[in-house]
Amino acid sequence: MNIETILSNASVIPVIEIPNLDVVSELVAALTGGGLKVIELTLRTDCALEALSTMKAQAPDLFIGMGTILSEDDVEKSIDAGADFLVTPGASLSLLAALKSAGRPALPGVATVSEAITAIDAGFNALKFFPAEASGGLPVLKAIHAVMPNVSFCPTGGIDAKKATDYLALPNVPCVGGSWIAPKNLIANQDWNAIEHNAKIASALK
Ligand SMILES: O=C(O)C(=O)C[C@H](O)[C@H](O)COP(=O)(O)O
Repeated sequence: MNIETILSNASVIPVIEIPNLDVVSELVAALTGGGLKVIELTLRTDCALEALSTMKAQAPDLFIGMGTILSEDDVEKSIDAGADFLVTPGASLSLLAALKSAGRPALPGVATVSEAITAIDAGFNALKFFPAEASGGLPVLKAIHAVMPNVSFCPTGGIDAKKATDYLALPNVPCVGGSWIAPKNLIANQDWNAIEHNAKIASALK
């Protein structure tokens, strides 16, 4: 499985912060019930790695990426936990090398053309564009397409369902990421119906 195949299975990748393991089972049921095939967890809570393993056991066919990867140590821990792919918000040369040698599909984060060239040099053709809206959003991705038409981007950061449609209309955007499908407040309120509803809308986007 390569990153292009994973991205082609998802127009929207929900980026999810797991507060505790108690929510995992119903959260996965809501996301998969809404038709989503790919999700990303953030490595920002203590239980994130265990949550990933628990989710994979519950839903082996769900592609689960680990996001917020900042270091080689994060890469190793995420692979040990069973991450199907790895996502970083940005990248140093050493982090790019660690992603490459991990042998797991990866989506390094970039916010500028020079960062994109650095990631391409390291062997990556699918990149996360982060933070998408704050970095200039649609016009930036349109301009980048002109100079690197073979590179795909998953814009993430400040995107909602409405903006997602505009991004997905770009030729270099196979999918977008965002927290709006399963935001912290809906998870805290255990509002699984609302999350499943958001997931249905997200999985219907093209
Ligand atoms: O931790 C990461 O790796 C991230 O991707 C940071 C944010 O969680 C996402 O960018 C979602 O951002 P919002 O959709 O604007 O809430």
